[in-house]
This record gives sequence, C-alpha cells and structure tokens, in this order.
Amino acid sequence: MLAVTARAHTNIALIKYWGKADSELMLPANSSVSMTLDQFYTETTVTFDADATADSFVLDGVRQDFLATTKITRFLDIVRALANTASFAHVESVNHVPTAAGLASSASAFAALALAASTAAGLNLTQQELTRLARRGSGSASRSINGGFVIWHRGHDDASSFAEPVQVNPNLNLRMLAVVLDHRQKRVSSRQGMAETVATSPYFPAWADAAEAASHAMVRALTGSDFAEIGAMVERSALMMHATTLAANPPFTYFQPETLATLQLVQDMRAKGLPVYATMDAGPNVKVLTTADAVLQVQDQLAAALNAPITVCAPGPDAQIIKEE
Ligand SMILES: O=C(O)C[C@@](O)(CF)CCOP(=O)(O)OP(=O)(O)O
Repeated sequence: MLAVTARAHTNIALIKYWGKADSELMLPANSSVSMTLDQFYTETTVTFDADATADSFVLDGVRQDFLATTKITRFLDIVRALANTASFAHVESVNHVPTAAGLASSASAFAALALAASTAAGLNLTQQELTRLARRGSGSASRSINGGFVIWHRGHDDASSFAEPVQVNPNLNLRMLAVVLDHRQKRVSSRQGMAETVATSPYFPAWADAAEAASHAMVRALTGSDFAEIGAMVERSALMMHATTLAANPPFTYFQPETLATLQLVQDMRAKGLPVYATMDAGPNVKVLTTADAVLQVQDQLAAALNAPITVCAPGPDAQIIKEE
C-alpha cells in the first residue's frame, strides 16, 4: 500500500470569495485573489487500502467521528471516480495553522488532501486539475495548490473555475501579519455565513459584481509598484464583504469590538505614515498587510498595542508531495 504525504499552505484572500453560484460543484459567485502564507500549513497522508471496509480519518492524532469522516469520504468519492477505484483510504492530517488567528485550515487541509489522495490513487493531475479537485473540498482550498499569489477564476462550470498563480512585482515584498488572539470566538462558518448572505442579502449582487471587477484590478496592481493601491483594495474588499452580512436577514456580523479596535489601530498607524492595511475573514480576527521594509516596526507596534503574539508571513510555496512510501 502506497502512503503519500502532501503539504499545503493556507492562504489569505486579498480580494474575497464570498458566495457560491453552485454549492454542489463549489463554483464561486466571483473570482478572488489570495496570498499563500509561508508560516501555516497542513500535512496529510493518504493510504488506499483494498482490505479496508470504510475510510478512516485521524486529525491531529485524534480519530474523527462519523460526521467529520463523511466529509472526507464525499471528497474521496470524487478521487475514486477519477481513478476508477473502489478502495477505501486511511487519511491522517496534521494542521500547523492556529485557529485562534482566524486562519481557516480548511484551505490548506483540502489542498493537501487533494494532492495526497490523487497521487496515492495513481492519478497524475495537472496543477489546474488539482485546484479544481481541491475546490470541491473547500472553495478557498483551490488557492492553496499554488504558492505566492493566486487568482481563482469564477468560471461558469467545473472546468473553467480553476486557480492559477499570478505574476507579482518582486519589489513589492508583501508581508501578511496574523494576530493570534487568545480567546476563540464561536464563529459562524464561512459556508453557513455566505449561504445566508446569498439567500437574503440585497447587497449580495452588488458585492459579486464589485468583487469580480476588483479581482482583475488586483491582478493588474500586483504587477505594479503601488503598495497603497493594493492595500486600499484589500481593506475595501474585506469591508464590502462584511457589509453584505449586515444586510442579510436576519443580519449578522463577524465583527467583535476588538475587530473594530484593531481596524482603527491599523488606520491610525497608516495615518502616521506606516504602509499597513487590514483584512478580515469569517471571524473577528484581523490580518495586516504590509511590506518587508516596514514589517518589524509594524509587528512591534501591533504587538504592543494588542498585547498579542503576531506571526509574520511571507508568500508561501506550492503544495508538494513530501513523502511516498
Ligand atoms: O478566503 C476567502 O476568500 C474569504 C473567506 O475566508 C471568508 F472570509 C471565505 C472562505 O470560504 P471557504 O471556507 O473556502 O468556504 P467553502 O467554499 O464553503 O468551504
């Protein structure tokens, strides 16, 4: 039995994915652009076993229950169909992603699973095919197959909704700081939050149109040298995404008091001349975009003001196979 281990890094969206056009195929309502992070990743080992009578799933050393394993089985069913095999598999995954920072490990987890499972099943998928497979596990996982900066195309069907790396001016030297807050907020999952927004928020159609245009503007901006233009688009995309939830019915928000306090802190730091912009996902935590030249000063000021450990992330690598045995 071939055991294949893959490592994939998580990513933070610069232009957010928020809302599905098709929840079966996980097709997004808009394109999105992200930065893969070098500090946080998932390692997943998949072993197909002809003698196994069901899939098994161990996460961070703990055997997972039926519900969690079913999510993996649904994903492995896609791989089995592609590989024309009926064998069940043993899946072992370790997340090196602090959930307290509001970093969704589902992106790195399904990207690592897509690469490990397809390889263990004897498939030799292209990068683009891997992004489409990862997308079936979690939309943002499509963006963790490639390192660096990535666009996930909205597309209109399974074949056209793939992710690919985008060219970035190397002199931009972007860095993303993750604020690892101690307490963990009960978070409405991205999947649930975006479903409610799509179904009930009158702001959603405007969001989808604006985010589609912003994704293409971001790809152009990343080839340039205007950090302020990039940062302003990043902060605006996050705030526009969160604005849609305030108009959902019933309204909801991921913001907590410390979210707004941190957002204000970042804007105050910017007003004093630091190159810093904020972004938020489906949780209360704030991530901060800056440049390599300013990162140590920004990290010190954020850590002092927030009294929280800050992780500095540079652009991360492609997902890769790290062991086959
Ligand atoms: O990452 C972004 O673009 C923005 C978000 O993180 C939210 F802020 C969405 C991530 O959604 P995901 O977890 O991929 O949902 P799934 O497709 O239902 O699994």
